[in-house]
Amino acid sequence: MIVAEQISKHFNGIRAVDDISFEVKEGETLVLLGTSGCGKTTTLKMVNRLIEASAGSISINGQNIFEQQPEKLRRTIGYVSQNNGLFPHFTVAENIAVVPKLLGWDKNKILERTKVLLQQLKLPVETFGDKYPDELSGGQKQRVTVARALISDPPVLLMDEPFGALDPVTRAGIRKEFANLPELQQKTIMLVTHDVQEAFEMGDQICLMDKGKIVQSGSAKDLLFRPANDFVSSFFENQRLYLELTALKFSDVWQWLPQHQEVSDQKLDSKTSLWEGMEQLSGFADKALSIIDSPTGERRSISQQDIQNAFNQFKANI
Ligand SMILES: Nc1ncnc2c1ncn2[C@@H]1O[C@H](COP(=O)(O)OP(=O)(O)OP(=O)(O)O)[C@@H](O)[C@H]1O
Repeated sequence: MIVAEQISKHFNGIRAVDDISFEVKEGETLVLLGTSGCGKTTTLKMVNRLIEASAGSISINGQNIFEQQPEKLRRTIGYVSQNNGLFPHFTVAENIAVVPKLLGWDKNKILERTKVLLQQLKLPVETFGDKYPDELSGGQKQRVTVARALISDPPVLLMDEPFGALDPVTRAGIRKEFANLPELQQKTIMLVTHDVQEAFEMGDQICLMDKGKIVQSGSAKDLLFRPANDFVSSFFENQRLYLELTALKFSDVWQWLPQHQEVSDQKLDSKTSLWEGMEQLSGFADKALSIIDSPTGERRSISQQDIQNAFNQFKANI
């Protein structure tokens, strides 16, 4: 668990980060979201002390980070930087082995762990282990950077625009893979992005920042449906409908789904987003979809029109 209380960073009188507080629970992902220059990277780098805070306190799992040696602290925190930071003259395997070597692991242990991680990241060590960063695509380089950050199994992972350099299609694909990566499931993660979709897909908690402050912190649904002020609502205006339909699950609108019980061939869990339901039904005005509520086993059979009606009812009842 990461707890930051009233942290600030001033650069020559400029308040890059201005008295912010946040908490990331164990196993959760907190996303710092906001436009360029609002203080996201500075905030992230204060957590592993690549930047020293001007004021405030930060603890990780109850330990004050300012009482630890920065180098030692950083060995317990995985870090994926904006520009991958791979050593160009090291192979993939050598790049991944940097931290374990510092930690004094034996060769076999490093190799075994490298194999497991690269396999999970779809870069089999037999094919990719001896390649140099120059021989990899942008997406492959980012995967190696993630493998390097995860090799020593740190409880905390900091990621700064990890997919920033990739084209939108590769980016969306890699993001989905990462979200399902077994290695990431138990980690406490902080992720910086200016991409709203990315923030909503990956964040349990999203901190929307502006001019060094956190304007609002909460779930995607909180930010969309209970904005703290005009800045928050206007931030999402361009893609609002898409974001709302992806943020809302069938379980959120269950009470407004008609109680038809017919069984359709196509079944979805109630934790699926309305958007995915719409996609499955797109182009089939008469088709129905069965939605199953996993905790209760209840079932609803719905059409595209039913989804729209339930969405409108939800909005009318906020
Ligand atoms: N080393 C530094 N010296 C002086 N000013 C800095 C330094 N690092 C950052 N800043 C300033 O602090 C502010 C916040 O920068 P920061 O990099 O944290 O923003 P950001 O939200 O991560 O932006 P981006 O999305 O462009 O990376 C900016 O105004 C920036 O110019």
